[in-house]
Amino acid sequence: MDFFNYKSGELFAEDCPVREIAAKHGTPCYIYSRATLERHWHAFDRPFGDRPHLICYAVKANSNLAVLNILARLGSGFDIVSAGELERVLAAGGDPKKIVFSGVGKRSDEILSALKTGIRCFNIEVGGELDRINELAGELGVKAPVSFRVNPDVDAKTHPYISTGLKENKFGIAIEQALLEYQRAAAMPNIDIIGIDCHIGSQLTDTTPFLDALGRILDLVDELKKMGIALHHLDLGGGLGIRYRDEQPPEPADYVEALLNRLNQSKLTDDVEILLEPGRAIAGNAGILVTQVEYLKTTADKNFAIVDAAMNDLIRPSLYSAWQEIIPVRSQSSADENHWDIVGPVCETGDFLGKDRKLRLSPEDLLAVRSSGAYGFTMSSNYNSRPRAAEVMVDGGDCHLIRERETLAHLWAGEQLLP
Ligand SMILES: Cc1ncc(COP(=O)(O)O)c(C=O)c1O
Ligand SMILES: N[C@@H](CCCC[NH3+])C(=O)O
Repeated sequence: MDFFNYKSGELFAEDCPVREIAAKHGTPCYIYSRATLERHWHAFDRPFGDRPHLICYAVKANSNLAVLNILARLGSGFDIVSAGELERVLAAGGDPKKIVFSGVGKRSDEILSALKTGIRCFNIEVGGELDRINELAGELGVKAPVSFRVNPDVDAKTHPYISTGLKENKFGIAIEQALLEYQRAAAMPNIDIIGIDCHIGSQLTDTTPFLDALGRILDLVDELKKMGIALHHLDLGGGLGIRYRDEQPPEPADYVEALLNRLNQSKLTDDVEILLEPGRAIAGNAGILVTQVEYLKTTADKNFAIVDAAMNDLIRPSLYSAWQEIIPVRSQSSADENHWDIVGPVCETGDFLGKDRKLRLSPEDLLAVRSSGAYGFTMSSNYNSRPRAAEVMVDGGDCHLIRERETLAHLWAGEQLLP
């Protein structure tokens, strides 16, 4: 169910005309839907029923404070990967006791902030991080709650840049080394082992790799139990894919049910809490990017629609050759239908939002790039000294500006001329 719809040939985001939002806030502009974010979060939360669990939304997918606040109000937990994300979650009213901290390269200052905040858990990804956390916790006179992110060496069958659970990937502790690290942790004075974690990649469209990884993690949990290490939670990461084009990923409810079935066949007791870290599946299809056609350029070989959004606004097509649907904001047009490469103004040949799209286009038409709510704004940059886009949240018939378009002055804030 999409949050946007055509009414009398005009695209609406919930009950707000997209053309009016674009006129008010300018383009390019991200539009998100509160109801869709909430529905997607509940789709993960509800199937757990009474079983102890926590949905820790992966902040990197979309870290706008209003988005985080909407989820915090639902009682969401958060998966963070930096001190910046920690500050965002706290500023948005997130509960520190529901924050898990992932990431391969946590700096000492980031660990210290998280320890002082009293987060729920560090997901340790490298042996040296364990030593560092133990030392810093000792300096503060606290015990650090930890789990190890285990790399189960499972092929997630996704784009190689977003596969994280293979032994050649930089993420997590190799599964063969995990027992040793747990033993080391158990002997440390300032460490409190509370869980185990894995995350094998992003945009997975099949449950099999998740279940394979879970099987390996459960074997490890058994081994740990034999060693006298009991865990309070099992964090199965994020990674459930969404439909961009014709993918058919499982619904969150089916995915959670598959996990619960597998867990029920294991020796794991019901009191072990299950954590998930979905990002894309919550935010991806809760957002669109709206852009205006500036110029049309037709040559003997190609037709280019040059729009005002670029790879600095949405990098997924350039970075992963990702396909995202591009639809007109006004569905009726007298222009001829043609095949267009939708390209931005940035000085890179790889700057495109879509290739060979069949559309009826005229200059100043508005287009919407679908499925842009996750890894859209958060991966945007100021490349080519382009200010980052505005972000807007629709809530029924209300439309709220949740981040202003950056001003030109923002571009050199903090820079200094030589004396
Ligand atoms: C540790 C961790 N957790 C969760 C996520 C969220 O992944 P996704 O947006 O695919 O659900 C990621 C990103 O892949 C991640 O690296
Ligand atoms: N940024 C990626 C996903 C990376 C997930 C983070 N580990 C994407 O847009 O698909």
